[in-house]
Amino acid sequence: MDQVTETLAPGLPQTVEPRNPGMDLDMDWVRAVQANTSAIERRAATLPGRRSVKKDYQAAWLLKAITCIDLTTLSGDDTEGRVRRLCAKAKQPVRADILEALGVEGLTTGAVCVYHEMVPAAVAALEGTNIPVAAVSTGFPAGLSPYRLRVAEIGESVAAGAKEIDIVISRRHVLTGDWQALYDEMREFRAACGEAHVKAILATGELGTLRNVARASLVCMMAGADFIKTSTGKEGVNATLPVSLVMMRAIRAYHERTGFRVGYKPAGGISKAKDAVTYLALVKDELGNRWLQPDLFRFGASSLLGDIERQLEHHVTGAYSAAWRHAAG
Ligand SMILES: O=C[C@H](O)COP(=O)(O)O
Repeated sequence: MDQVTETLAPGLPQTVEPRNPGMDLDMDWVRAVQANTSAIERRAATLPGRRSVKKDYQAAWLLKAITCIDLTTLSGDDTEGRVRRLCAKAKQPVRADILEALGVEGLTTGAVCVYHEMVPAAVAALEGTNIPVAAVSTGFPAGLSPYRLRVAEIGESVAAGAKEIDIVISRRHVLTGDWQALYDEMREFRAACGEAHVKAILATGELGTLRNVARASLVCMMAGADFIKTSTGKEGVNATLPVSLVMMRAIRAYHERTGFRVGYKPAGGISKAKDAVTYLALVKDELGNRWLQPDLFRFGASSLLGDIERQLEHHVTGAYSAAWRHAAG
């Protein structure tokens, strides 16, 4: 197996990261955080067209992307039937003939992500697989329901079988600079998760500045977040490349300081295969190959899988469009 194929090989890593224990809130570190907005935006602007992916490796990147998808449905009209269909897709994300042509077996998405009420249906549909159920929680998406109910909601979803909990932070703590309140909230949310992994949704589109994004990222990691996630998918602006650069660099700084690897989850509006490849390439550049595994990287996405499946079909039939060749560099 050559290095690229090995890096991109689908499947779970041999070792799964231990949970992030967090650390005491270091206010000096939080206050010192900088984010040079124009430099970050300049760098982000170069990313989509810059990465050249050899044709032979395109399918490997796309298969890797699938293993990192939190396949999501978060709609008011969700039903158990829709969730069962979603879980069937998570178990077999790509048509059997395409997988056979690629010589791939056992491919699944990273997780299925649903509202609390849909957790039992998802757990039942995924029984016997290694695909975890993630539940959005704490009054998702705004996070403005009574505090004790937000904490209780986490416990309910864990009891129903969710192995991952995507909490939403209180944006006002960031906007008012109340880092202690954000830390305490995140700490309590994490404790309520028990053994379940916790992803902190920052709702970056509502945090005002990239500096706030950097500071909120650090505070949530200090309080024990196992993942930091950009968005609920319901904000006006969801995952972006500048925000991703800032969050990945915060993850890198936290790792350098503590030795713990925190995962990254861009979410909201990521629906094109070429965008998925851009994000994966950015993770590789900023954090390294270890983060290209589903225990440290996820896409929160409801419609990305469909486009990836179409591109894989083109790959196996040799029907590359001029647009795809152009987009892939
Ligand atoms: O966390 C996941 C997002 O809500 C999904 O957003 P999307 O529907 O724009 O892919």
